Amino acid sequence: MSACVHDPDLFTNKGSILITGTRIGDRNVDIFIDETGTIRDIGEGVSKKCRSEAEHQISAEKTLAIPGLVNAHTHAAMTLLRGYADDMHLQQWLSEKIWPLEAHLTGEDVYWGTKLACLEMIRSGTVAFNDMYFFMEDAARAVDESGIRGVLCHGFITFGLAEKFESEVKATENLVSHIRGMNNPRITPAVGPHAPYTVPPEHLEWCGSYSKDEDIMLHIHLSETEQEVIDCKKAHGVTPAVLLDQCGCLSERTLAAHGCWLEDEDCRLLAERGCHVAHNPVSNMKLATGRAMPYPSLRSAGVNVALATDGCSSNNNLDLFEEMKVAAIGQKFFWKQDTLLPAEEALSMATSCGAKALGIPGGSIVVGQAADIVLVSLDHPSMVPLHNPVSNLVYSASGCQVSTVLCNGRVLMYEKEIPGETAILSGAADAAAGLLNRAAQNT
Ligand SMILES: C[C@H]1O[C@@H](n2cnc3c(N)ncnc32)[C@H](O)[C@@H]1O
Ligand SMILES: [Zn+2]
Repeated sequence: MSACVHDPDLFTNKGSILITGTRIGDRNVDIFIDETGTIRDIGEGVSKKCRSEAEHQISAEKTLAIPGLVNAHTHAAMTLLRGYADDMHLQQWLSEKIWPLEAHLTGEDVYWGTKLACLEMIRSGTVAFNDMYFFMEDAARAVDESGIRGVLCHGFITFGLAEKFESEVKATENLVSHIRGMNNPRITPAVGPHAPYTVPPEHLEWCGSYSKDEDIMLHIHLSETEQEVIDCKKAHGVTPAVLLDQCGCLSERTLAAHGCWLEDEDCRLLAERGCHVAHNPVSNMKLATGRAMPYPSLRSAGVNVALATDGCSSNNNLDLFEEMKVAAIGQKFFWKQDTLLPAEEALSMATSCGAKALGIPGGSIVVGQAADIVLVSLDHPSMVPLHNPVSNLVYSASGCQVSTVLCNGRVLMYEKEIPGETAILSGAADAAAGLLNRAAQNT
């Protein structure tokens, strides 16, 4: 039995793990995880049998155990663009700064950017994410190495061009077969039409039927800005949500990001189709979308709403603790309802609702569930006193209080140590510098 930072077995951990002395809510508990990464026992001083059986022990006094957080919409490798273009109008930001720079991206850039994103997510307690970007085989390699879960799609953008459609279909099909070939249960493929304003109806139709035929998620940006809705109504006579429905893109496999300008009818439609929505309050505020996602309407319609950061170029970090707080206070502020989105709901959005949306295990700490567990240090001013643990987590803590992270029963961070961190930081910084260099020389 070992629990030392210098014990390399703790990070590779083949074998069972006993976490002792942590707490879940108001209960002091030990948690026993078997060698398959499944939670086998939770209780006050778990049985003697677990104690003798456990191959590793993690003493977790003065920590709170919470389910690993789930980031339901991001562009992970955009960590490389952190701080590159801020304080701009959304369409101008995309078309004048982001897309021109992204044209110079390489697979190696995406690999390093995604490595950096996974590192940042692990540090702040996130164990799963839903990603849309480019060179996704390279992103998959980074996720595989990181130990967290990823649902990955190629950002499918055609602007109505036939030759672009052909290459985007090929990129999507290649990614799906590549990920299936990896045979890593932590990584699943999806189809990712970028938005109704970059993918026309006939190409959306292909995405909708591909998602159905392959039984994979469909990940899309939806009703992010008022202009998008105005333009869609002008061009097609319906809202973007109704357009997606007409194209066969709304189902229980669909995750729509943003939804700031969804109308009440749209919310009911999304509920009827069983769709999931990812709320990105920090990105929405920074890009001044002008309206908060209509959480009251989505909630009363019964839509599953998860939480997300969006990419690091519009956030500019991947800290879901920060996102929980902004979601909880932002909704109250915008809709002038002081009881809206209480702390408990914000935590569920970032855990169980995210796991449900992505169709992955996790989202709760219960026997029989995969061990996606985050230990948050209570030995910090922001966690004292502990009148209400969930209140402290949502309104007071930040990702910096996360000390230990497990995904699928594997230890990814132990008392703030993550193996290989230095190499990732320098690899990503070099990739970002190289990208800007190539863009400056236009190569
Ligand atoms: C997958 C594609 O989505 C772009 N992207 C990043 N953030 C947003 C946003 N808030 N809205 C629309 N597109 C976005 C990426 O820059 C990439 O081009
Ligand atoms: Zn996005």
